[in-house]
Formats: sequence, structure tokens, C-alpha cells
Amino acid sequence: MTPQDQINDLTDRLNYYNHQYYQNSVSEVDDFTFDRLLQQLAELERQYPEFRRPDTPTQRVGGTISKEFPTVYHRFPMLSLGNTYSEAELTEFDNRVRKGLNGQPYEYVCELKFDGVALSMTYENGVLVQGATRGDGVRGDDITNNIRTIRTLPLRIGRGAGGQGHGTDSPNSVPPALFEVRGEGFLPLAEFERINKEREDIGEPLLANPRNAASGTFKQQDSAMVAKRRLDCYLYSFLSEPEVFQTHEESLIAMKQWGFNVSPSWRKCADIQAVMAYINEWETKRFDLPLGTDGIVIKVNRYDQQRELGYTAKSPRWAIAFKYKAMAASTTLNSVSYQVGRTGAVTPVAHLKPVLLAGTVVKRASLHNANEIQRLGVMINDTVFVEKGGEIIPKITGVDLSKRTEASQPINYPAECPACNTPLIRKEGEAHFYCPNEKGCPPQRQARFEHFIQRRAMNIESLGEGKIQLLIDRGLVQSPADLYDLTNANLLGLEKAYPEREGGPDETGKVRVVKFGQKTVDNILNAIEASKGQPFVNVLFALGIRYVGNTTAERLADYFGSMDELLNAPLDVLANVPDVGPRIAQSAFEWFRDPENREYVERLRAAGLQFASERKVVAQESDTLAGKTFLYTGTFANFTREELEERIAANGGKLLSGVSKKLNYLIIGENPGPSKVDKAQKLNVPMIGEDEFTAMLGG
Ligand SMILES: NC(=O)c1ccc[n+]([C@@H]2O[C@H](COP(=O)([O-])OP(=O)(O)OC[C@H]3O[C@@H](n4cnc5c(N)ncnc54)[C@H](O)[C@@H]3O)[C@@H](O)[C@H]2O)c1
Ligand SMILES: [Zn+2]
Repeated sequence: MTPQDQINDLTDRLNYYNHQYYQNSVSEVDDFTFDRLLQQLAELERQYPEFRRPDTPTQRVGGTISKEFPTVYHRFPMLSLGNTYSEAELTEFDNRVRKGLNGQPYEYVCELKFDGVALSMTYENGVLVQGATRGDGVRGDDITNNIRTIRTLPLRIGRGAGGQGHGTDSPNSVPPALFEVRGEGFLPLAEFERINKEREDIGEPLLANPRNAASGTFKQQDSAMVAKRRLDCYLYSFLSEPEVFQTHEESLIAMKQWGFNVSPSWRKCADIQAVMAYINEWETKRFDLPLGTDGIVIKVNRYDQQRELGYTAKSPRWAIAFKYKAMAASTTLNSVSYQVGRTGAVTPVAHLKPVLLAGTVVKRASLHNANEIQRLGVMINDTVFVEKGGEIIPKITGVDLSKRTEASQPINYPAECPACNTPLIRKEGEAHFYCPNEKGCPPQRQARFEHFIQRRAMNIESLGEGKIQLLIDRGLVQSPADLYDLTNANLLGLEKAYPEREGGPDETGKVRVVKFGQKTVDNILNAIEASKGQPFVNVLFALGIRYVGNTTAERLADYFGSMDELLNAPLDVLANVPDVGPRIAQSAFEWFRDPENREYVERLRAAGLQFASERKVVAQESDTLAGKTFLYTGTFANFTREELEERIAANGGKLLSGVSKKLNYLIIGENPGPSKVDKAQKLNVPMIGEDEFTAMLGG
């Protein structure tokens, strides 16, 4: 390849990766590879400037804006950061700073580099008025409604008199009337795990990593969906005109005082040695944090010095990111075991010779599915590389072929379910093999119970932690419906010792005793009785229909209102329910056609579970809105959402759950959801404001 071809090739590839990363929240290569290729391109462009393309990724911030959200222009450009993976380059950075500042003394502030999405928030008179993505650095997407779902982000901060109760003697005790704060929006690791557990539970593909999950979530159209994923944000920058601080340090302290979520992990460092110490200190400590981090950001502290050093087209010259290489270790793959989930999906788990990685002993790693095993070409007894990135469970990233010996044995992916010996099947277009023996396969049955008793379903959690297993083992329950036949006599005195599940039979010899005394039995029976009061939507979720998670259950319950309506719903009607696509519709349709499932449903009905949504009873005011359908979006000056819904119902109108041809009016509030507005425009649904709605009521 000629240098020009190389430049073209790298430019195209990197632009493609950027597109996937920023628009689709997908990493096609790891960050280290991406950064190395980018560096290669920069080097080639330096040697052959004549071949540099105008669309080169070396000169621009990688993201763009999208059509789905209104565009906003940033008051101050949102740039990227130069990055390095080596201490030598960090020293070069320090030399450039020293030179640039002509011998003035300077200090750094070090912060963790949080791995999420850059966000910019504008406050006017103490009120959050706008939240935006970085976009291409000049323009971003207005995602105010989504950003408002971040609970730690103040929607309003105290200004002036009394304020937040901090000292009034400081000149910065009151924030300016107009300012912008920037930070990193992220999905806490625990939340990421929770979402994935839920997705696994209903058979949805798992989210790849917390950063991409955060990025995808911030781009969702429906803020109610966004609110369900508890995003968070750490603030690390304050901007105003004129400036109110002299140093970055001051801004961090003041932001904290004003109620912003500033991570306490930052530190002022007198020189580059202190910076190195900070870097070394956090190299493993960062894994104890509740969120993913991928490095350290080093910033010159004084604002006047920052200005003096200035910017390149893409990043400030006064700051740099030091990125940690993913923590890797090599060890032996001892064996692979296969876990069967609730939906029958079989997941291979690698059992490793224990190895120390990022401060913890790693014995297990995720292998995802059969494709992954094939892609890695990994064999039993191979020496493998294990990495810990933004996820909690480490993963195998490669095989050290130089260490392969005759002892290496191919991994024979089982043809039959490891738990019940039913031949496994693979569904079209899916990476997992499944055990189709839904009803008889022990781990599937157990998981079905665990699904049924969870808080968001029937909330019988006093049966958790192995107690269910005991009931199943004793033959007391086969299906969750059997729970409703249990009596005191069945349960009292049950006892069994179990080997610790986590360690598995090949590891710890620990034993746990499950024992049912009178108090336990009372708790269980009371919780079973109380579960009969769980709302219909919980019952629907508890059924465990594939792909029907909480949100889908809500949509179905909203739309059909009762089990009977749903039981007999034709496929096309199901597919028309807002947010229920053909795949979910098909799954639900088939589920309700299965005679055994119908019998199960009937047993639950007989047990007295809630089979219809409780419609809130509102006193009828008039029938002015009779025969008309409504949907609203945004926030309103004179109504809360509940009040609006009540007014509609009380005056004979009907609330729909999504924009469709059946919708007569979309009521538009402040910050409406762009997708609803778009769809209403396409379908020619009339849009009315709050005042028009009030007028319709005759008020
Ligand atoms: N794997 C891929 O396919 C792929 C594709 C594109 C980009 N990337 C990765 O993304 C990087 C480029 O992204 P980028 O331009 O956002 O640069 P960056 O993520 O390396 O650095 C800039 C960003 O760091 C974030 N940040 C976190 N903590 C911060 C703090 N304390 N102070 C200031 N900023 C902080 C901000 O969001 C800021 O926008 C690449 O270097 C690569 O690692 C990967
Ligand atoms: Zn099975």
C-alpha cells in the first residue's frame, strides 16, 4: 500500500468506527486499538500532509448530531482530549506545558477519567434550562428531558439570600445568573448489572458495556424509559462569561458547594511526579469505584495559564488524558461449564486457574456464547488472556498460541442440555443455543420461580435464597401456581443442606442449611397471600413470557386492561400496541396459544391474582371529551401528568399510550418528546397546547 492508500484506508476505517461508537453506541474495536490507529494516521499525515483528507478524524471531535433531537450550538466548544498510554508521553506533555508557560510556576489537577458520555448543562437564574450532548463539538443534541432524569443533577440550585447555607464571605457563594457545567453522564456498574440481569431474565440480548449502554440510553426518545435506567453524572467543568474562578480547583470546590455531584477523587498535584503517583495509586483502586473509569485527566490548574496554552482544533493544550491499558493477565483455561438460564439460553462459563487481576483473584470469565468460543479459537488447557474492562466479570480476550501444547483439547460444545439432556436448538439469527424443555428442565424451572417471586412480579421474596429450591426438591411445587396451594403443614420443619452455589461443586466445600421454622413459614405464607394484591401488570410480568419485561408488561396492561382481553388478542392487534414490536407480539401470541400456559393462567386466576388493571375511579365531570382520544408529551404549567390524565378521564376522554392513527389530539407541553411530535406530524394528528385543551374542557 502506498502512504496515500494507507491514509485513505485509515481515515475510512476510523470514521466508520467513530460513526458506530457515537451514533450507534457500538465499539467495533477496543479503545486501545482505535487510539493506536488514530496515532498511526496522525503520524502518516505529518509525513505526507498533501494526502491528508478534509474529513480526517485527527482534526475533529468524533461525534455528530442526530436528526432525532433538536440541535443546539454550544456557547463554548466541547472538545476532545489528547490521550496517551505511556509515562514517557506524559513527560513530553509536561515539557510542552513548561515551555508554553515560559518558566512560570504551575500546578495540575488530576481527576479520574469517567467512562461515559460528555454532557453539557446550562443554568439560567439557578434553573437547569438545557442539557446537550457534545455532538461534533460545535453543535450537540438537545437531550434536556433525558438529562432531567439524572437524580443527582440539581434542576434548580439556590441563588442568593440564604442559598445553600455555605459561607457568605466567599465571593463565589452565589453562582452567576448564566453558566454552564459539564460532566460525564454514566451508568453505574450496579445499574448496568441490574439491567443486564433483567434483560437476561426476559431473553433480551445483553448490553455490551456500561459506556455504550449509557450512550445508547441518553439517545432514547422516551424520557420515561430513560428514567428507568438510573443514569448518573459527575461534573468536572464550570464555564461562564465572565469567568468567576481563577483556578480549576476553585471551580470544583464551588460546584460541590452548590450541590453538584463532583467526585471527591480529584487531587491537586504540584508537579508531574505527583501526577504519576496519582496515576499509580488509582490503577487498581479504580476498580472499587461504582462506575467505569478508563484513565486519568490531567489539567493545568490556573485559568490564565490554560488560556496561554490554548487549544488545537480538537483538544486543549493544557490538559491530557492518561489512559490505562486494560488490565490483562494470562492463565490456564481449566474447563468450561454451561449454565442454563430462565429462557433456556445456554451460556458457557470459563473456569480458570486462579490469577490475580486488578487486585482481585479471578477464577471465572465470561465466554458469552458458542460464536465467541469459535471466534477466539480457544481450547481447554490453553493459556488465555483475561481482561478486566468496564465490566465486573472479566472476559477472555485471546489465546497465547505460543504456549499451546498437545494437552490442549477442543471445547466440545454440548449437543444436549447439561441439565436435562434435551437436544439443544439454535434459533435463527441468535447467538445462543437453547434448551427447549421449558417446563421440565430443572434450572429453567427454578429460574421461572425466581422470576415469579421477584419484587417487580409477585413480590414473594421471603422464598428467595434457596428456599424455592427446597420446595422444588421436595416435590411440593412444580409450577408457580402450586405456591398458592401451600399450607403450614407442608412447610413447617423442612430442612436441607446445600453446597454453596456460587463456588460450584468444584470449588469451596461450604454448605448452607436451609431450614423452615414457624417464623419463616409465617413470612412465606403471608407473602404468598399478599401477592394476590399485586397489580395486574406485575402478574403479567410474572408469567415470564419471553421478551415481556416490566415496560412491555406495562404497555400491554395499559392497552388491554385485562387478562381476558390479552388472552384472545390476535397477533396484529398485539403488534400494534405502542412499543410492542413484531418479535414481542409473536412471542406473547404463541405463549397464550399454548394449552399448558392457558391452564397455568387459569390456575392463577382461581388462586385470586389480579387479572385486570385497576382503573383509577375519577368522579365524572362531563362528557365533553367523549369519543376523543388524547396523548400528552412534555411538562405543563397548570397540570401535573396525573392531573392531566384525570381531567381527560373525568370528562369522558380516553388516554392512549402512543401516537397512532387512532389518536385525535396530542397535547404538547414544554420540552415535548421529538419522536411523538414527529410521528404526530407524519400521521397528521392535530397538536394542541395546554390552553387549547383547557378551552376544550370549557374552562
Ligand atoms: N472503540 C471504538 O470503536 C472507538 C471509536 C471512537 C472513539 N473511541 C474512544 O473514544 C476516544 C475518543 O473519544 P473522545 O473524543 O470523547 O475522547 P476521550 O473520551 O478520550 O476524552 C474526552 C472526554 O473525556 C471525558 N471525561 C471523562 N472524565 C473527564 C474529566 N474528569 N475531565 C474532562 N473530561 C473527562 C469527557 O467526556 C470528554 O469529552 C478514543 O480515544 C477512543 O478511546 C473508541
Ligand atoms: Zn434443559
